[in-house]
Formats: sequence, structure tokens, C-alpha cells
Amino acid sequence: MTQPQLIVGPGALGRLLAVRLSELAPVTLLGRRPPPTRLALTAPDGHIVQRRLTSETAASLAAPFRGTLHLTTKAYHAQAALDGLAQKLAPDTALVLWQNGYGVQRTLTRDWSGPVLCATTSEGAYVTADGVVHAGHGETYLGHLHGAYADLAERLAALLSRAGLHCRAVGDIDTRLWHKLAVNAAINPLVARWRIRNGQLRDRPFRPLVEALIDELVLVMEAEGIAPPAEGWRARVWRVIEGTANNRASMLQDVLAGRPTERDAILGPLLDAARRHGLEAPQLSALYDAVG
Ligand SMILES: NC(=O)C1=CN([C@@H]2O[C@H](COP(=O)(O)OP(=O)(O)OC[C@H]3O[C@@H](n4cnc5c(N)ncnc54)[C@H](OP(=O)(O)O)[C@@H]3O)[C@@H](O)[C@H]2O)C=CC1
Ligand SMILES: CC(C)(CO)C(=O)C(=O)O
Repeated sequence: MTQPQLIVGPGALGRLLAVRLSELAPVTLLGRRPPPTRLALTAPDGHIVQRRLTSETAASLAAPFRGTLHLTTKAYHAQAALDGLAQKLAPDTALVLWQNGYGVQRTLTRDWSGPVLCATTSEGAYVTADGVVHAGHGETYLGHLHGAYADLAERLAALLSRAGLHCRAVGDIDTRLWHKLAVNAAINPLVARWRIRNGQLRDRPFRPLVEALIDELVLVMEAEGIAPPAEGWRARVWRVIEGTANNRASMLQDVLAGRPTERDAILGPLLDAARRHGLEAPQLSALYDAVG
């Protein structure tokens, strides 16, 4: 029997995981308020999957929970969500952190008593009233920041892949988190600041702004000792912009909905690294101030 899977954060990614994993394992979806017990997932091909799920809050969850906990809140809620539940969790509970950016990954890997794996995913999903739309298939990579728990990562990657979310266990998740963060930093704050779709970055007046951001990112990454992607930073950023040209990026969606953005998780590590290495990062700093 596959271990219980507790999904904390019943938003877009949490709902996608909950519906997909519930075909293979006992799944509980946990929110600040009780999440819906019936969810409809619209797959990228338009097919609709309906699922009944166990729904809990931190107060109602039976203790001790034993299994795998997928933390699918925004980065700025992750620590509080875990703190609110910690008393209910067996100390060896495995955590999978799904947040964008690179902040809580470091602190929870250091502080949590059990195994902590980090995931980086290019799956795309958004919430609807009665469920979730899986907007597009992507790739997920999963691993421990310092390469530990390789067997656990393999098992969970196999489970996620069987559930329809293509996933690979990797030994270099640290580098992959930096790479995703750098690409997000070159796109998200600019499109959020100017309220444009990703593809508009290809045109004037935005193109030179992206180029200037890439120049800053390259210096920070080099100073931090992060190897560039095989295709190079410039090609990577422009490839993602091309591939997501029609997207409203997550940070723009947050701004439009009046929610806080994940600027601390995405720009914070870059600005910290720039400070540590004595580098100027005027474009990144200005965007940090602009996006709120
Ligand atoms: N959506 C996507 O396609 C992708 C998302 N990601 C990353 O995944 C993370 C989650 O994103 P996404 O699903 O879009 O975000 P959402 O805002 O849709 O979902 C976050 C959920 O977390 C809930 N939450 C907040 N605090 C708590 C708490 N204390 N206990 C339980 N639940 C809580 C929120 O509930 P409430 O309604 O109460 O605020 C909300 O339902 C982000 O870091 C994002 O960058 C990465 C790749 C793709
Ligand atoms: C790659 C990108 C920018 C695609 O929109 C993304 O990951 C996001 O929206 O957060």
C-alpha cells in the first residue's frame, strides 16, 4: 500500500497533486479552511476527472500523521503552514517543498526533523470554483539539497510519474532551483511591473530591459558558483519567454488579484548573493521595490 500523502495548500498545485495522487494513494487535502471534498480536474486535453477527497484543517487532522507531506502553499506561507501543523506530524514525516524561488527550501532542510525534498516543476495549473485546470504538462525534478535520501526521491518521483506528472529524481536540485529562480527573475517582475504577457518582452521597450537583467543575473550566478545551463543564460531565458509567450506569469496574476507576490523567494536570494559578493544589481533592486 502506498504511504498516505498529505497535501497542505489547496490551491492550483495542491489540487492538481491531490486529484492525480488520489488514483494511487490515500490523499488528504489540508487548508486554512476545509477544502472542497469533491474536485474536478480539467486535463490539458480537455478530459475531466472527478475525485472525492479527504479534507482537513490543521485543527481537524488526526495525530500523528505518518507519510509524505507535500507543501503547496506560496513561498511566503510555507513556514507558517508547517508550524501550524508540526504538533500533528510524526517527526520522520517526509516533506516535499513545491515552492518557486529559493528560501524556505534552505531553512526547512536545515530545521525539519525528517527528510526534506525540494521539487521544481514546469507543470501549469490554475484554480476554478469546483476544482483545477491543468493548463499544460511540464517536467518535475525532485531531490534533497545536499543529495541525501536518493531512494526516497526515486520512490516519490516514480509515484508522481505514475500519477501522470512526469517526474525525475535528481542529485542536483540545488542548481535546478537556482536556474528556475534566475529565469523567473528575468521574466516575472518585469511582466508584473508592466502588466504584460510574457511574449511582449520580445518587443521594445522591454527587450533591452530583459537583456540588462540577464547581464546582472549572469554576474550574480558566476559569483555564487552556479554553473550556467548548457545552452547559456541568454538562450535559456529567451527560450522560456518564447515557449510561454501567451502566459500571464504567476507574479502578474498575483499583482492583478491584489495578492502579495513571491518577490522575496525569487529576487531575495539574488539580491542577498549580490550583496555578499559586493556586486551592484540596480535592475533587480528596482524591480524588487516596484512589485510589492
Ligand atoms: N500554479 C502553478 O502552475 C505552479 C505553482 N508553482 C509554485 O507552487 C506554489 C503554490 O502555487 P499555487 O498553487 O499556484 O498557489 P495558490 O495561491 O493557488 O495556492 C496556495 C494555497 O495555499 C493555501 N494556504 C496558505 N496558507 C496555508 C496554511 N497555513 N495552511 C494550509 N493552506 C494554506 C492557500 O489558501 P488560502 O485560500 O487560505 O490563502 C492556497 O489555497 C508557489 O510557490 C508557486 O510559485 C510552481 C509551478 C507551477
Ligand atoms: C516561466 C514562467 C515565467 C512562465 O510564466 C513561470 O514560471 C511563472 O509564471 O511563474
